[in-house]
Formats: sequence, structure tokens, C-alpha cells
Amino acid sequence: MPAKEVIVVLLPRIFALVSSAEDLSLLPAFAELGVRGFQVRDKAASTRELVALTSAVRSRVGVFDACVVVDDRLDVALAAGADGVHLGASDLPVEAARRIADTASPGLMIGATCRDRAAVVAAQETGADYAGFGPVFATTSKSGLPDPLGVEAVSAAAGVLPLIAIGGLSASRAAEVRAAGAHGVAVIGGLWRQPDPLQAAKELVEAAG
Ligand SMILES: Cc1ncc(COP(=O)(O)OP(=O)(O)O)c(N)n1
Ligand SMILES: Cc1nc(C(=O)O)sc1CCOP(=O)(O)O
Repeated sequence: MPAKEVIVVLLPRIFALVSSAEDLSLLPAFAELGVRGFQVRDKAASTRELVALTSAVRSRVGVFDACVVVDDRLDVALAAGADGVHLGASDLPVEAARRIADTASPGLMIGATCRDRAAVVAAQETGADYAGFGPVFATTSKSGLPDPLGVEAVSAAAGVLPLIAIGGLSASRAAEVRAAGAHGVAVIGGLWRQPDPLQAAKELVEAAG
């Protein structure tokens, strides 16, 4: 496993969450603008479709040395040669994923969803490299989430693992959470549902990059 300092250097400031519903032809332009993290997240895809989508994302952004993480599925991350996996409360436990990754793909980055500082500490102890922390703001991209945590929760949880803030992030809010101690941000609507996604990417990079 790389040392935590190495992870901090490798961990992108911005993760664009990508499903097969998005326009993948925009990915190289995003990467060129400085979005160097891509998370494959597609709840409707079959396992084979997820492997194919992850490979398609890799082939579009690999030349930019961008990082590709797969949401939920360590098996898909390993099969498609991704750089990491992001795990939530109903996924493979971080500890188990770390054990498997240490044999199958040493150095694989593991992210864990956390909603408070105690969860970040627990994630670190079980082998996570970063915490996806949210929802910081209200979001329409996912239902069933707890109330927004707010920027104060980011400050309170900072300093254990690198935090990737998620939930309702835009360029102006990215600057706010970075100032509160987040390493970076993960975004769906703030990029894909904007009238000009390339302009949104540029503004996100200026704010968080
Ligand atoms: C960076 C980041 N943080 C949190 C999440 C949420 O992951 P999870 O809890 O697994 O929920 P789903 O995304 O699977 O609905 C994330 N994907 N990325
Ligand atoms: C997938 C996801 N997970 C969250 C969490 O807090 O665990 S918030 C979220 C949705 C993020 O989308 P948007 O950038 O459009 O708000």
C-alpha cells in the first residue's frame, strides 16, 4: 500500500462521477481542463456493462494521467484495471477490500463514505485512503440521504484522512469546502447538469484544482 503522503499527492481534487447516461466524449476535455479524477457510478449497469464503462472511461482519460475509481465494486475495479474503488455502507467492508487489494492490486486506492469524524477515523483504521464525505449540501442526485451535513462538519472531520466532499457541490461551494479543509470534491449535477459542462469544469478546477 502506498504511504498516505503518496495518496495525498495522487488523489485528484475533483472527481466527476460518470454513468453510461453521460456524454463520454466530454471526458478528455474535462481531463485537459484539470479534472483528473473520474468515478464510474452506474446503478443500472450490469457487471459486464460496468467493466466496459470503466474501460471506456480509462481509455479516454488515461493519456492525461487521470485517476479512475469504481463505485461499489472492487471486482469491477480489479477486472478493468482501475486505480481505486469507492465503498459505502452497503458495500464490501473496507477491511476486506484492503485485504483483497493487497494481494490482487497493491496500491489500489480505497475510498469510504463517511458522514462524521468518527466514521473517518474508523475508515482510516480499517485501511481507507480517503473519505467521501457528505452530503455536505442538499442534492437531487441521490435519494434517501441524511440531512445535509454543512461546511462545519467538513472542518470538524478534517485532518484524519483526505476528505472528498460530495453532495450539491458547485464551483463556489467547492472553494468553501476546500477552505474548510476538504482535499477535493466529487460532483454529478454541478458538472453534468450545467448548461455548459466544459465551462462548469473550468470553474470547478479554478475553485478546487
Ligand atoms: C466521493 C464519494 N463519496 C461518497 C459516495 C457515496 O458512495 P456510497 O455510499 O457507496 O453510495 P452510492 O454512490 O453507491 O450511492 C461516492 N460515490 N463518492
Ligand atoms: C452519490 C452521492 N452520494 C452522496 C453521499 O453523501 O453519500 S451525495 C451523492 C450525489 C452527488 O451528486 P451531486 O453532485 O449532483 O449533488
